[in-house]
Amino acid sequence: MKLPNKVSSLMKVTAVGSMVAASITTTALIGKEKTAIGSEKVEKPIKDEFTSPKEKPNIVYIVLDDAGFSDLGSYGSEIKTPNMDQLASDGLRYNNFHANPMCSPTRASLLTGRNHHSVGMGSVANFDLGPESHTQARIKPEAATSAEILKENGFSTFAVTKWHAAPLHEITPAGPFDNWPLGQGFERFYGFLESHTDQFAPELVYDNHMVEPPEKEDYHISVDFVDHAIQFVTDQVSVTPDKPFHLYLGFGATHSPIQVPEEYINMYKGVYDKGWDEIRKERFERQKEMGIIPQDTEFIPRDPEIKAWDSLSKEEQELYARFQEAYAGFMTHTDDQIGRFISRLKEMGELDNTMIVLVSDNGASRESSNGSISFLNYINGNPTETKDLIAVKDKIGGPEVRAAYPLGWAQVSSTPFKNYKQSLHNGGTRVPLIIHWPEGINEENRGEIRTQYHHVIDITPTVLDIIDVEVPETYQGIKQMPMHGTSMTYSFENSDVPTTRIRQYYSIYGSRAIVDGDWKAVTYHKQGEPYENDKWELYRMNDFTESNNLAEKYPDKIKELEKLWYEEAEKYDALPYEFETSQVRGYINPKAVNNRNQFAYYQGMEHIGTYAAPKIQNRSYTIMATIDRKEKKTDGVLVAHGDHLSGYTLYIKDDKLVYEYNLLGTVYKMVSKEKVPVGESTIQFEFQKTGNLQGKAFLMINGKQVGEVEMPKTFKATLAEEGLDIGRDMLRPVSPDYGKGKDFKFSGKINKVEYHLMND
Ligand SMILES: O=[N+]([O-])c1ccc(OS(=O)(=O)O)cc1
Repeated sequence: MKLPNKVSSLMKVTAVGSMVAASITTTALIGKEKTAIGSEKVEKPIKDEFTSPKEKPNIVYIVLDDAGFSDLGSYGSEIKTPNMDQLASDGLRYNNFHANPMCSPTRASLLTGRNHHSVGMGSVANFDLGPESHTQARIKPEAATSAEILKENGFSTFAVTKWHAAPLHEITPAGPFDNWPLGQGFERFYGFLESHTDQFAPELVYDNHMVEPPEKEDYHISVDFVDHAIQFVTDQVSVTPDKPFHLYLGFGATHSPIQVPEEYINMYKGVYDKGWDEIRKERFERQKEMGIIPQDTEFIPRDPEIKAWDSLSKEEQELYARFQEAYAGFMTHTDDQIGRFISRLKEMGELDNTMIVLVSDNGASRESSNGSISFLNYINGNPTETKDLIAVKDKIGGPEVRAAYPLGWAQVSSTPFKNYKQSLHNGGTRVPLIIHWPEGINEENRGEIRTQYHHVIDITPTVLDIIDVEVPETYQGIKQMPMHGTSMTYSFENSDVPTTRIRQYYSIYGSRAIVDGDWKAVTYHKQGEPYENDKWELYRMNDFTESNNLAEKYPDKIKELEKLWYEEAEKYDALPYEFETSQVRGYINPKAVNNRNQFAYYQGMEHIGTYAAPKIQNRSYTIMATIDRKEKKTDGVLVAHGDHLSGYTLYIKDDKLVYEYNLLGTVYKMVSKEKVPVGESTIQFEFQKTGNLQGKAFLMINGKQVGEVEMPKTFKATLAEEGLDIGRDMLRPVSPDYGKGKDFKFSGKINKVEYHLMND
């Protein structure tokens, strides 16, 4: 690639292994040192350690989660994001950049430069449909990641991020670890592995082991992430200053749970009282003024699923305004953290020589429809009623609930586009992209907007182009698939050069789309509906808001594009395209650690992710613990899965055995009629299924029944966000009644906790 300034002259290094030679030729020789190797003296050049520049720029990916196109100030928002806006004004902003419509597929494409089905990430990492499927919840070894390729080329590699690119049933303290960040080319990792986590009490992983969040009154994961990113970069720059680094910094923000320190929510008090209709119009006008959308863009009507703001009661308006105050505060808080990271790079003199790619992983989320206080409402198809939301209004944004904003605000985030995450209209895929690289982007181009159509598979090929590295033909002995993306570097200098990306297929949850030159065909598949009902729409690429459906006018074009979609889908392993989440949600890969009916866990085992725990849903089962209570005051948790919003726990308190099952607020509880004896005993919880998702539960001590409870409704899908603990209940307690001590750790001996699951 042709670069505007001094960096280009330093970047003539190609392919693995040539770094050493390159560093000798480009390094000032200020002296010679005699080094003894065996009996011979060898001359070794000495670098000027303070002045020799790196041969290659640092590469930083900053990924926002579920942020819509209009959510940053530099894309038209009223939300304050001064640090990201500064990156935009000192760099480039793209207005026709597309992600995949969901998280894991975007992350897989970002890291590999390949299409997501090809690398095995057909859907989110929640779904592992086995090695024959395009939906394996992992990145295949035939697609080395940017971290793997850059590491081979002399970069240090770190990830401080949400990962969501390993099967969730692999989130256990015993791995398997191949699909965790350290198995995918990152030398250091700090983050979480699922789709989201509590921002105040996250399930954290450091390298390859679970860790507990630091005990700090004002702990927040985004702050912790940037503290670690700063730590990793500081260590690297201090110790190996001539080595470039590749950092993947991906926030949990602004995915739900929307949780942020109160002062950030307060910053937006009153700002959203005017409602989603007005705010969407304001963002649209601002976008036109700043030129991020064309002057002739059509303003699309309100989504018919969303109520007019003026038709809402005062109480509803106050409720929904609070959601957006919290969302905006969450974004500003994230921006502050990004600012801290940028300042640190600047202080260390690393900012100019760092290429920062800032992107959102998909469009705005519609997953909570009416607003919710737990993602499990969505997963279990159980929307939260407005009255229940109003009851907790002042807690929205705080630690006690796990808020997700309602559709009205998602449409604001999507401004000016139609639809949301999981859809293939622009609202699902067209996301902010900022590229900041002072040494690589000419001063006269800075702050400009780029309109060329590009896709997330193009980022890693752009990086390889910049550092002049070829895609390896084999990686660790495995033949590599070619990159599917193409370099975007040509667009750095030119706003009016036509795009080099002509074609791109999309496919998620049965929805399909294809871009081909000037055309886009798209069909939205509503989950559960027959596929014959899916209607293809046809748009010109310059129809910014996809307002003018030309399907009827050009029936042949639609047929041609549908055929092309099949060809591309075949080429990139995206067939079959049919995908019903309700059918695959219960599937467990036969190789998964929890694809068993018998489990025996021992005291001291670390925390297990919720998707790797025994699947007790809709079946009979027993949990049996053999324990030893030394004395009457021996108490604590025997087993707990979940948190304060949902899950179950079995514990001993005040000499009694207690069981609680919390179904998103509906609690079934048993306290044993008899005391648990001092000394050894066998504790048993038994659930007898009596019908679909219902049953009767019993408590037993040494074979004697000591409690029973009817459980007329139980979880269908995921039963808890937080995972499973033996002998304690870490992070958020399932029961508010433990009453004492961190984790309510069992003070006696647990020989083992066994699960026996039935196939009824
Ligand atoms: O349906 N799911 O299981 C699901 C949906 C969305 C989702 O969100 S994402 O941001 O991680 O894509 C995670 C899981």
